[in-house]
Amino acid sequence: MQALEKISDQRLFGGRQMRFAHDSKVLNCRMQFSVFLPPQTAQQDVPSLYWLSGLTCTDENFSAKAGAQRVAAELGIALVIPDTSPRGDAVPDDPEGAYDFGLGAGFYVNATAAPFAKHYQMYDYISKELPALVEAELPLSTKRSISGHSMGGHGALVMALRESGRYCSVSAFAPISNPIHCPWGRKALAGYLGKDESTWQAYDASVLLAAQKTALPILVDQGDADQFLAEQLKPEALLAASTISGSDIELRIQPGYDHSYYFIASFIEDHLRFHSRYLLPQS
Ligand SMILES: N[C@@H](CCC(=O)N[C@@H](CSC=O)C(=O)NCC(=O)O)C(=O)O
Repeated sequence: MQALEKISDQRLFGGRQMRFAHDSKVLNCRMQFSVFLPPQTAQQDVPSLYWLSGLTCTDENFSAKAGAQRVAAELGIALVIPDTSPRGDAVPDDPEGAYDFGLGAGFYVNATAAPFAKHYQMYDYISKELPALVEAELPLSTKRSISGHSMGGHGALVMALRESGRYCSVSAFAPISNPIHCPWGRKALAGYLGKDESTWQAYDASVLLAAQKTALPILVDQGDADQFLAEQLKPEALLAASTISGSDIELRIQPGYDHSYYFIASFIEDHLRFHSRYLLPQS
């Protein structure tokens, strides 16, 4: 059996919007993901931007709603868009079927607590297994950057801060910036990692950024009309962490924008051009 089963392949801005299924060894289940290949892949391998989506999403929310492909095609950057959790009938979900834990809410951690540890290894899936797979099977170079929204912004920041040298740059839209101190984060970290809160810190971008001075280029956009801003997102913690470690971070507060994909669509071009400065040779 081939490593990648192609589910769909459609022409878009001279490139190809594709969807694949594959067996994940890390997650112990079959997974789907989307990729946009820009037209430049007809001539050469191109760098990738990984996009991590938020709660309740699959790989299809970003593909359909963010409008990222036109600029990705112009710049020659592939978009790699994974799902947000392991999937399938054998994968345990939130006991009450809540939207903020379990299926669609993997939080990009490696779970250690039963019954989640067998499947919920999203950190290793996104940072290791998926890149190895797509770089072997598709015309992608090993240059990568990473971005995401909300739960996915948290995942992108944590992976880029922990995996030194793996990503050229990181950006986020309305990230869950300090999950050890917000309801979404505390529920997820307790469920996936257990009650010992010392183990949660490795998945908190503000804790990680306060503890290390980084030269990683970091861009964060946050709408000031976001309904989750004060209770769940806490960008001020990320800013304070950058001051503590002396790291540079660009945090832009966007007046009037909420938490939706309309916000993402409004600024995704800025993020793609930001990442292009680190992914592509500059003339
Ligand atoms: N249903 C929930 C909120 C769900 C939600 O807003 N999900 C966001 C991400 S939130 C953080 O990770 C999202 O991207 N949704 C998909 C979309 O296409 O908009 C509630 O009612 O509060």
